Amino acid sequence: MSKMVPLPTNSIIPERDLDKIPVLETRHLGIDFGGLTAVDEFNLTIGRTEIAGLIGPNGAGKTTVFNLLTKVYQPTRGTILLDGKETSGMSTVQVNQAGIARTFQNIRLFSSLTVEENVKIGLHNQVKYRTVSGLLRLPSYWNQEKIAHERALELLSIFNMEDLAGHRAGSLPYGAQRRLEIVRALATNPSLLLLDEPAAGMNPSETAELMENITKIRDTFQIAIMLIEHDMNLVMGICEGICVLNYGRIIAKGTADEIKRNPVVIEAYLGKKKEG
Ligand SMILES: Nc1ncnc2c1ncn2[C@@H]1O[C@H](COP(=O)(O)OP(=O)(O)OP(=O)(O)O)[C@@H](O)[C@H]1O
Repeated sequence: MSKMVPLPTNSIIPERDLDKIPVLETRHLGIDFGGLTAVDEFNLTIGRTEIAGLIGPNGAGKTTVFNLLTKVYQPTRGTILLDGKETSGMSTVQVNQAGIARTFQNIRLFSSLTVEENVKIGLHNQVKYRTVSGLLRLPSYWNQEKIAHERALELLSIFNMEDLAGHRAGSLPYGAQRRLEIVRALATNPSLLLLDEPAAGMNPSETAELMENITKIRDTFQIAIMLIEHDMNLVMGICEGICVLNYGRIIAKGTADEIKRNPVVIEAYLGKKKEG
């Protein structure tokens, strides 16, 4: 067993967010699968415009945390507060409407639909068609449709993808599909965007561009972003607060500099040094 370094009690929320209600707060969050405790005592606070990182070795419980936050899994214990309000009892759809959007480790697009249609699926919880006006194709329907079209193009322009609006999503190169997933998640107008390994499969120049774009998204939309990522250059380069999980428990929280120097983190990643 390694010697535990006491967790810092100070907050890692950026100073500019300290006077606002945190976008997310989890208290004693945990989940068991049968006899396996996948996540335990997960306590984390994320500021309204923070870019936060969740890192840890394979199987540490990172995706399970995202599944808990988005209600794919119901927690065994603990609470989740979104904008100061508990999300217990909410479904995945309700939690999305309340402000949490996510992307997945494996791309989940509607590959036979166009790029624009994929974004419009995200917009659907924003632009509400009345069933009757939609069925009868009344003027109000076309008005909503025009708004959705313009908004979809505006969102695609974040990644300079407007020209691809009519292309089939499945025909896009891999990196573009990952970007489209982010756009679709953004279309649901989240206050917290969860990105599960956004740089997976990207080449170094795509990753560098992604880093710029994640920061741009935060600046433009003034939202919080939490990302799971194995690419340490990306994590250390753009995350303000970093939380490290190991065997389902937080072993460290801090800034990039603090995390890089933390012996417990180094050991979790690099393995225990030989005694003597
Ligand atoms: N639905 C489930 N049923 C049983 N066990 C599960 C379930 N979901 C996750 N687990 C277990 O919980 C643990 C954490 O898995 P998780 O996928 O969250 O890890 P991770 O940190 O995201 O890993 P990676 O970096 O490899 O994606 C693993 O032991 C996994 O097998």
